[in-house]
Amino acid sequence: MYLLKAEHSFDSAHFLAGYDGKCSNIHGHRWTVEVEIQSENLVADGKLKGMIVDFSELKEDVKELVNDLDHALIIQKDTMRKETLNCLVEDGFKMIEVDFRPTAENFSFHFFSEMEKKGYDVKRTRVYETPNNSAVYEK
Ligand SMILES: Nc1nc2c(c(=O)[nH]1)N=C([C@H](O)[C@H](O)COP(=O)(O)OP(=O)(O)OP(=O)(O)O)CN2
Ligand SMILES: [Zn+2]
Repeated sequence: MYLLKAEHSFDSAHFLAGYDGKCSNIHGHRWTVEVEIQSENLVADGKLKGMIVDFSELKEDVKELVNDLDHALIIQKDTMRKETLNCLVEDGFKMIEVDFRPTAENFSFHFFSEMEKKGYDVKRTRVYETPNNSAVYEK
């Protein structure tokens, strides 16, 4: 089995609603996202000969997903008062509502399924919340 890996990072803020501790407050991370795809075979002919896919294509697809979440406040739906959310939006802040608690584990599943939607055979995704802490989703 051949494996190919691409990584990209994004800087954003979040909080964990219902968390007992400092992470219930708004704080930021530089999240690093690693995506590994797999294939039994390589392209046989042409300009992609000997590759699963061009690194640049894989990198661009990871970057596109990651950039959607960059420099934003990422919140789980319904964990902030509508009035507060509206004020932040009206004041021009980039707010992203997700339907999951924004943990490293849930982000790893999010990127896994989004890359599958793009047609990749994904082996695993890993999301670093800090250089020492990461979560993996794999099948
Ligand atoms: N299993 C998980 N546990 C925690 C997650 C998570 O995504 N999955 N997330 C958090 C918070 O987001 C928090 O920001 C991380 O906190 P912490 O480990 O304390 O990170 P710090 O770098 O701030 O640690 P210090 O040792 O205080 O520097 C919490 N848990
Ligand atoms: Zn955090």
